[in-house]
Amino acid sequence: MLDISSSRIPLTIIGGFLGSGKTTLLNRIISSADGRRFAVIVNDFGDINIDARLVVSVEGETIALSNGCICCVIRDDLVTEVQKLCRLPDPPEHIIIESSGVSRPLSIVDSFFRPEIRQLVDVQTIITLLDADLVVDEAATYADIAYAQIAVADLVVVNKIDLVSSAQRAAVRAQVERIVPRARIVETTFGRIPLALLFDHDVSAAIPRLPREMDPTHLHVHSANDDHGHDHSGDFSSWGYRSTEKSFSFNAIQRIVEKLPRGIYRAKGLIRLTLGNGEHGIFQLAGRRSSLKLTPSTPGVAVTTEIVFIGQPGTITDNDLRDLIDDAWRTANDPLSGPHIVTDLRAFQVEFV
Ligand SMILES: Nc1nc2c(ncn2[C@@H]2O[C@H](COP(=O)(O)OP(=O)(O)OP(=O)(O)O)[C@@H](O)[C@H]2O)c(=O)[nH]1
Repeated sequence: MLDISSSRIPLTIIGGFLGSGKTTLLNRIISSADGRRFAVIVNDFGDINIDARLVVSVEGETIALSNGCICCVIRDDLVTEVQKLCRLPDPPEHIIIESSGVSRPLSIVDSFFRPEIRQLVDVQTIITLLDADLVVDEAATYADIAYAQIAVADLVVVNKIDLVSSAQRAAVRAQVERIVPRARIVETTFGRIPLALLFDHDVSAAIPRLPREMDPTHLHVHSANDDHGHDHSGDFSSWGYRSTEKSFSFNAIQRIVEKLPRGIYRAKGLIRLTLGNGEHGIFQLAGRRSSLKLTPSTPGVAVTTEIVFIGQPGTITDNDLRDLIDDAWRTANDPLSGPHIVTDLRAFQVEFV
């Protein structure tokens, strides 16, 4: 009998709520690849795929799937891309999927049980990132998805522990253990986890857990009760902002952050700056925090400002968001609007309160 398990390409899914640190972990994995050839699929919920530009270059393929979530609206695209990768003359040794922050990993796994794909890939690990500073609030509108992401994890990475007290750290751990008692839990910052936990089966096997086939959570994958037909249009909305002409000051960016409504959970993008030294900014907002990382631009190539916002549906209209940003740009770039003091150009941080 043909042993399909040995010929299938191992696949890892990195999931976790908006801004929990998925791209940070993915970059760490790729940077420590040690010659291993990865193919990376990154999915952004909005119509601008920012993640593809934030992922460090990989020896192999990087595929960006945007304008929908791979667990529902663009599931077929995911399967097609993975099939193509598997059929390359020199296929990757490992496929890593970074799902969007609003994805349900179970539905992604389910895609790989389809007959046309199940002989090609082996879903080995589902990693769920958790922002320790953004404890899952049962009353929050996103709690349902955040729980679903934790519940299916083989490995829960409690990230951003630098931001919390030891008491909160213990509380988060206890909460995760309640939701998914069988999973491995690693607490860390900036996705620094032993990569052996992901790729070394001896190490993984040494940590007691139920075999996948016996695990009710995973059996559920095969059942009819899944998220087919579900999409996130009722749970989350995304908005995009693009400008090819405007350059933004730090002051303008700070004003945008201060004026954003609370229903915006996540924002990220590239911002053209008024700095004049050729650097642009990678802007990140996750929950209460935001930051701008200065990055050298390619000489002679003008940076387009592109920002994606994700939040509760109805939080703002496209026009109001554009007005909010343009107003902040206009007033904060006006030299008469007051001094703008930047103390640390390398680590611009503003609190979202
Ligand atoms: N303080 C702190 N910040 C972190 C840590 N890990 C990641 N970040 C920051 O959190 C922000 C979001 O990180 P990403 O890796 O982009 O998060 P993500 O889960 O890929 O985001 P989405 O794809 O939008 O859901 C970035 O500004 C990171 O630099 C950490 O351990 N501590």
